Amino acid sequence: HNDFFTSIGQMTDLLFMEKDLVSSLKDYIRAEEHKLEQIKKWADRLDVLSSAATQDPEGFLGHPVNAFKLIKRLNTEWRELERLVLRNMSGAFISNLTIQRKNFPNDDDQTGAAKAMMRLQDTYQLDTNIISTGELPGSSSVASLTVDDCYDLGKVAYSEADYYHTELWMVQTLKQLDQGETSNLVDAITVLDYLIDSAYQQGELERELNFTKRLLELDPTDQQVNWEMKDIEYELFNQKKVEATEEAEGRQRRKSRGRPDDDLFHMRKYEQLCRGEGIRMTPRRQSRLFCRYYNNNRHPRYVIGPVRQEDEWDHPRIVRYHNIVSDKEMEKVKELAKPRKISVNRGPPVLKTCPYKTYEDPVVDKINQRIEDITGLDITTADDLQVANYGIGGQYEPHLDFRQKDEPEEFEELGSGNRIATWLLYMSDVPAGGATVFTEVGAAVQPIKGTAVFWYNLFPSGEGDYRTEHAACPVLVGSKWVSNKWIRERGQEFRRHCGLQETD
Ligand SMILES: O=C(O)CCC(=O)C(=O)O
Ligand SMILES: [Fe+2]
Repeated sequence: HNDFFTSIGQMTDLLFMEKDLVSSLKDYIRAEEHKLEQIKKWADRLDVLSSAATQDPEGFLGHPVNAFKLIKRLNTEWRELERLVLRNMSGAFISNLTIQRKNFPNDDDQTGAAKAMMRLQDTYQLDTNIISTGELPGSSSVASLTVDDCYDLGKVAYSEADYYHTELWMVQTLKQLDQGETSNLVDAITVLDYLIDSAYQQGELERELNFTKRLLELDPTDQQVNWEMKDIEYELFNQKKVEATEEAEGRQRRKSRGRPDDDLFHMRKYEQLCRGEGIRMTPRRQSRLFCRYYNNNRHPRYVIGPVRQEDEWDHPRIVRYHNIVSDKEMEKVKELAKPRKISVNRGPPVLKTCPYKTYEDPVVDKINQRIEDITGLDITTADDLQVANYGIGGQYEPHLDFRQKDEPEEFEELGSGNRIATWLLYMSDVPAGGATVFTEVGAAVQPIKGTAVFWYNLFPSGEGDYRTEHAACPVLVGSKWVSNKWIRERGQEFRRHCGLQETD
């Protein structure tokens, strides 16, 4: 099973499958309606007949035709009717459903999708209400969550022992219930039970007390809740006493609030960058970044039509090339990649296609040639072109593209040398989220369709450059397509100096 939620390509298939199922369902409805129509006609006919007949039964049956018809009706016609009533019209629809069910997302997928939403909520610091009303930045369409949807999200968080998000989503559920939304799944009492427990689990006595008070308002006669409230009040009283003593003694109390793992400084920095709160370059440094026309030292293919090369960052040097690949070529690459999608271990879910070697498509050769012409590097030793499609919440956590010396096994396996450089082509625009961020230096590169970024992962000495640590931010709105080329050391012995120079 794949991770549906993080690949829009795969989700598109689901959408079309659902459309087919709806049309099959409508066929079934039509068949049932037709059947009922026939049954109704039969009943109406008999209704008229028998009400006339029972007014004067003897007179009616005195007519031999009537007598014959009654016998015939009872002996054969009712049997036919029985057959009609018993006829099952659902066969075609049910068998379609059974076939398609194999492609349906399962509980794990649903949990994964819920978790992806909560990850987005954290990374982009989105209010539950904003998510629920669906007014996301960068999105032109609005899709809202019902009270039941919010409750589902809360329950997923609860089952993951994530009480922080349980509380957020149960509060949202309660809010929508208070606003008069109806639910046939959940009531305020159940939601408050969840809230009380998640506050308790987080050690938030005051909030636990407030939720308990609300529960008591709903049913003031509930003795159990009454007792619990007294308990919490007592605990809270004790806690305050302890705090007061500690304060008097000048001790610092470490209050742990907020979601777990929040203290991971590294992840915080990554998420900040994703939100566009990156460390800004000084204007002086910024002014040294340029955009120029580039022909790779008068490379014959680029003298006539030089490409626009833009500096994205100085140290390490990251450049972006504009209009590298045409829309038509990119569509072709996506098409090639689509049926071969496999899940790879990129940390949190992201789909990556099989390497290209097997495809042998002229468009791939052309792209490879272009990478070679522009970078001046030998790409025959490079890894195959790889394609990834990140859907909602899809991300690639901070990593280095080169292999480190302290990973001896992987380091030994480097047949064509280490990954000297990375070429990353953006094959879609992303309305919100999805930036490539360089976590060590604070650079954030926005995906722009048809542009490619390039950087060296290794110093000319062959040493790894740790400033190149980077990540792909979770996609908030849209579908992000990229293809990358990891270029190897082998073959570059006499080339690097003609290509892009890492000057520092
Ligand atoms: O998708 C991105 O923005 C980053 C991809 C990446 O890090 C890679 O392919 O090495
Ligand atoms: Fe990478």
